[in-house]
Amino acid sequence: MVEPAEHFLKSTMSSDQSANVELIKKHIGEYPDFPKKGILFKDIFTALRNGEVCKAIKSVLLAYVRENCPDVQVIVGLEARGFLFSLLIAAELGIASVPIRKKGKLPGTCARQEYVLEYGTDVFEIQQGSITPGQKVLIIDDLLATGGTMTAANLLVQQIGGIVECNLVILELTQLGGRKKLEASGATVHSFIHYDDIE
Ligand SMILES: O=P(O)(O)OC[C@H]1O[C@H](OP(=O)(O)OP(=O)(O)O)[C@H](O)[C@@H]1O
Ligand SMILES: Nc1ncnc2[nH]cnc12
Repeated sequence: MVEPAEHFLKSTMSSDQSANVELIKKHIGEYPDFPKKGILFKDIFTALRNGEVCKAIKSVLLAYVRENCPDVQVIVGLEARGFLFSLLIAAELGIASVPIRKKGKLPGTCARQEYVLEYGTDVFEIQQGSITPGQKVLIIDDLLATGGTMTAANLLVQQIGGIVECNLVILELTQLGGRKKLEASGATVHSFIHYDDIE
């Protein structure tokens, strides 16, 4: 079963934005046993094949950021799907866009953080100097599952002096506990669509 995140629907979402979320939800792809047996992979790229969905995603993200985190100065996008949305928001708001990438992909001196996700382990990096100490940051990705990825991103931003104001994802797999993990470390996270039936 798929439902828009209720807290967002009830408190801040207009009927236009509810319709946008419904449209996005209908177009998310599902791939069983990818990338490993037992994983039901939720694919945002499938949804992006539809131009109306692209517009809907842009609209809901911007409406949310404008209303809930109007003071952010840097949008940090997480490799790979977070990149699709970080520049979209940054360009519209006229603020900085900074990547966090898998190890070995970014030039210059980087801060580094290992993490565990639903189907493996990885290492994230951020470039030293990409955020000015004290800047307010929004971290964006396509999906929250175990929260390993987003937690590592929070640690990296903090390591180089950024202040994480907000974590934003389009999809959340609630059974995997990512929200609890993030909230336990004092972070807040917002999602637009949550799936409650994925073990
Ligand atoms: O909450 P978690 O359990 O940490 O998982 C969430 C992460 O998993 C996926 O990325 P993936 O690591 O597959 O990387 P990719 O986008 O580079 O393919 C997804 O895009 C999130 O970044
Ligand atoms: N089930 C899933 N679908 C898409 N991305 C993911 N990242 C971690 N788990 C995932």
